[in-house]
Amino acid sequence: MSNLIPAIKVKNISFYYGTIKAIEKVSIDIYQNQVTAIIGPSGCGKSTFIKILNRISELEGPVKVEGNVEFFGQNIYAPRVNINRLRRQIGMVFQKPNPFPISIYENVAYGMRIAGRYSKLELDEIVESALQSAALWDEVKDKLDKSALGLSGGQQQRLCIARALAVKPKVLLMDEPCSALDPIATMKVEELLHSLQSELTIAIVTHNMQQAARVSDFTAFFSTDESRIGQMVEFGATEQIFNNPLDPRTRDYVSGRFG
Ligand SMILES: Nc1ncnc2c1ncn2[C@@H]1O[C@H](COP(=O)(O)OP(=O)(O)OP(=O)(O)O)[C@@H](O)[C@H]1O
Repeated sequence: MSNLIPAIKVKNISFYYGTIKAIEKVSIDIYQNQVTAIIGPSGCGKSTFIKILNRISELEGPVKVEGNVEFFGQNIYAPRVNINRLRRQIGMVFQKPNPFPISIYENVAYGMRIAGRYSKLELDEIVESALQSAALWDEVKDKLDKSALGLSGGQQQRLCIARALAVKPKVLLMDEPCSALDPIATMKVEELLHSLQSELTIAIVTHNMQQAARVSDFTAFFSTDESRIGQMVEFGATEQIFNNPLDPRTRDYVSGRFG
């Protein structure tokens, strides 16, 4: 792992919803240009964990974070961090496709319109490039002015990926991005992850262990302790986590023996 560069370094992170601790002392490096899967049983804090990485978790209400998250060496929880800029650099795609009720074009252009002044020509280029990267261009190029809500679920999810890509993030966080999709749409998103890897760092939460094994280079297995607090049990190369896990809890989970 020596030539891998951490895009995000998570150091001893604990997280509380109000006074209730959801995650305890998680440390992990998310390597640049790699896909990292976060797996584990329901309620172990997977979604909470990735939302901590771009501070979206703060939208959940009164929360508390202990520890430190560095994004290319910068503490994202330091005072005076520009959160909007951070969330452009570390984008997110959610479980349920959530396109805005506006045109396909405007969905993708949305973040750039907010970020600055761009000419029509520049926006056209950005929109096309993001839709190409999200493997959606050919399906929508003749109806860019139509409502995004008219697309299928799988197309909507790729549109949300295009929207996230349009602002040129360095990291893309994906929270069960295929759980609302059929197998063919899922396959398209999985293929997309491979093609995006050269330009991006990806962290993906998934319940689907075959998917984690297929798409990721590294896997983090989370579980809960006896007080139901999420913790990271094991992190390693995906091949090792699935074929030669070191912790018996990981072994039970990846072999399907977990209750
Ligand atoms: N907004 C919230 N307010 C209070 N508690 C929350 C909130 N979101 C999550 N939790 C709690 O934090 C813990 C971790 O939840 P989280 O959704 O991160 O787990 P998960 O592993 O992603 O679960 P799943 O696989 O079911 O999506 C759970 O006990 C959950 O009830």
